[in-house]
Amino acid sequence: MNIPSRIGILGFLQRETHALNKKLFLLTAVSGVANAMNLAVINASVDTLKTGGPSWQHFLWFGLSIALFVYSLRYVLYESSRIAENAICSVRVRLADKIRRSDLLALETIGGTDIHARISRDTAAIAQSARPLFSAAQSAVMIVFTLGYIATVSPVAMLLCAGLIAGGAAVYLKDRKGYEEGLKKSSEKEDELFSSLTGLLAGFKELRINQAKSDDVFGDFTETAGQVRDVRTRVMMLFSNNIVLVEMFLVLLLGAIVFVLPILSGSFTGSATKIVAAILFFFGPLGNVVTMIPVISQVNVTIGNLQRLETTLDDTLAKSASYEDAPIIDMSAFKAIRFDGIGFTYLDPDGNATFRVGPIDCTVRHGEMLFLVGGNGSGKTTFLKLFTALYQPQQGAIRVDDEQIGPANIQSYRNLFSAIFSDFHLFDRLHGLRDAAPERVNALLKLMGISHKTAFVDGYFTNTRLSTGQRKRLALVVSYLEDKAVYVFDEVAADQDPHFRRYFYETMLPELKKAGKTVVVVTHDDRYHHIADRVLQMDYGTLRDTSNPADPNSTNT
Ligand SMILES: Nc1ncnc2c1ncn2[C@@H]1O[C@H](COP(=O)(O)OP(=O)(O)OP(=O)(O)O)[C@@H](O)[C@H]1O
Repeated sequence: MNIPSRIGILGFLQRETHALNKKLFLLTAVSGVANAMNLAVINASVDTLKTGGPSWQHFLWFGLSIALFVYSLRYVLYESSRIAENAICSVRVRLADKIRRSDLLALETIGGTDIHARISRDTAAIAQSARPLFSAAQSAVMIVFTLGYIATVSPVAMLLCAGLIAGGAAVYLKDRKGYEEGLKKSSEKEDELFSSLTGLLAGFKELRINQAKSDDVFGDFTETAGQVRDVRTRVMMLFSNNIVLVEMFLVLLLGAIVFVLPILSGSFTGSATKIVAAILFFFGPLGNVVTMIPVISQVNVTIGNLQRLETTLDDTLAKSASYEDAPIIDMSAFKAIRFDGIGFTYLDPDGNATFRVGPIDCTVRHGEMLFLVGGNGSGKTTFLKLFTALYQPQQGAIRVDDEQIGPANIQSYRNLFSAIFSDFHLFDRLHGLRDAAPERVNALLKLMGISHKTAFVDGYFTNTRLSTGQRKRLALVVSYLEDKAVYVFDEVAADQDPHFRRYFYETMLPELKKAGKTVVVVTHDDRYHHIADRVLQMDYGTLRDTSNPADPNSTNT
């Protein structure tokens, strides 16, 4: 696996948008300088109060520095927000694209929680930090120039200020590793919390009717929430200590200016007010810089998380990357799909085998209707995922006629199928079927007996809040409309009433066969086995053809 190189927020924004330009950095500096100028002009004007008050030049400089400050700060804040929003839009779209092109097994391994957390929570955190980051950069410039101004009044005072600020920075840098480790841990714990919340919502029904279960799950949630609180509190206490230190430095600084400098520098006394005003003036901006420090640390962790997810996706895409633009070939006129010694093993996170399918040798001929039977957990769905090339076999080969399926033609192969898996998702639109005639869709809804529950209007199904059986019927409508060469149904009839079940087996499936479609159906309905051309049995990952009495134990079907 490639190890992602570490980049900070500026590197991230530049990589995603290529929009960090000289003007942005220049105006960040200008707004800092203009703010410092405001102070210098005000102090100079105060100086004139003893001798008749400020001149029109003072007023002109004051107007100029304010105008510069407003223009540059507005530009910097607008532009940094725009760049950050572009950056997260770009990263979200790119990740979603990589996810849709990724391997099913890789996605199952990463897990939905991780993906959701990265694409929603982490990207939002990056976007929120960009504007304050530039604001803090502007404040930093302002502090530097204010120090410059102090130097013109009293070099000794400037050295004192710079020394104390450098001391504050050193305290932060010393603890930086600790912050980032703490924030990384907190991010991991937040992922656990997110996952726990997902369980709470997904398992709501089970929890609502079982108090003990509900208390247990809630107990876990509370414990994880407490762990997040503890980890974050520890890190934030470190930050708070540093903020207190910096604030204390500033007060010490003011004390030093008033009590110590008059002793060190005899000519200083008259300038005390100016220096004290300058220090008070950068109290706020210094606060900006200090509070930005934890945000930067947090964003570094977040960017690291995003990079890790992207690297994992890139690793799974690397094998097929060079075939991305391979043309889609129409394979629908195939004669047979052959499994030659296909083997696939699920591994646990430590790399130990947990379940093995195969080796499987079998042939599915064009226009055949196959039923796939077997006990729970025997490997039927895994077989279908291999058959539809959602999983890539670790051994053996799939052949369409004589052509072996590999990265160059796998998408063409997948295009052969319309599949309804038991955990199918219903979209409320007919994606990929924009030209479907509404009359045909509505006629199919009627045929499936769900036209009283939903209709197809303006490209949308008016209602997808249906019963489990009705949802499957709607999935069948969509599948029909896809008009593919091979249909794969994983226990579609399981939740249907006897009437529809009979219709499914005795009318729909034979009609599909008559239309020249190849159909593979996972079923537990023994009484309809006669509909199938062949019945394949899955047993602990091995496949045999029960319609072949001559060789009942053969895996060669
Ligand atoms: N994503 C996965 N990661 C690891 N193991 C898995 C995964 N999916 C399934 N398994 C395991 O593979 C085995 C076969 O599962 P599969 O879903 O293929 O069985 P099935 O015959 O379809 O079962 P059922 O009739 O209950 O739907 C099971 O032991 C299951 O635990």
